[in-house]
Amino acid sequence: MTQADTPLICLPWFSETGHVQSLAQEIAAGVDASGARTVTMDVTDLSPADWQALDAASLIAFGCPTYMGSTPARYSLFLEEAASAWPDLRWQDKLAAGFVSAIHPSGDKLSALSRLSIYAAQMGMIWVGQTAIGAPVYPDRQGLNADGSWLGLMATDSGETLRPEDAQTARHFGTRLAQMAARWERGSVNIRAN
Ligand SMILES: Cc1cc2nc3c(=O)[nH]c(=O)nc-3n(C[C@H](O)[C@H](O)[C@H](O)COP(=O)(O)O)c2cc1C
Repeated sequence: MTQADTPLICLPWFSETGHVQSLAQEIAAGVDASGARTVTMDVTDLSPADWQALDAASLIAFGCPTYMGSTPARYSLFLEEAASAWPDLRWQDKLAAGFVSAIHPSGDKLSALSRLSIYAAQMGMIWVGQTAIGAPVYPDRQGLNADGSWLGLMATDSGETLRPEDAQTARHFGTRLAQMAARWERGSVNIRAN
């Protein structure tokens, strides 16, 4: 696979105190280990190259903290800026995924992920969920997907650093995203070839 054929995964994030930024870095590590390319980007400081990467991406994983049970205003601003791609469906048939954190175990993170998945649907994107099954279903997988979230990746903010189990789950999620992007790109090639 050449560099041009290698799926590109973009991770546009917003983070005030670093948890979501760390999550993005762990997801990117999982993606990179699986052979895809990543661009992580702070939505408060997007360059023209970042916007070009978003337009070129096979998969966009949206990441932000949960604020008052939804996406932060600053992230919503990014989503609305990116909605300039909506009228001509420029992001149609890209894959999409979401990762969020909150300070409470629930914290209404599901609401933030729902908002991101509905946004992706409006953009014509195909949502990729979480597949990691951890304990108590598999007792030897303590900490993996500890929140039991399948719409997307959830992490719980327990202080200054990312919890090790959240970092582990984020890397696993990155692997899943890389595999899905590679599979999606192969499918596209087959469709074009036929
Ligand atoms: C304005 C504001 C609203 C928040 N609302 C929620 C919330 O609804 N539920 C929750 O559990 N945590 C809430 N939090 C906590 C953040 O979601 C949490 O600390 C998150 O991990 C911060 O991510 P970051 O370190 O990437 O900035 C809120 C924080 C702020 C500043």
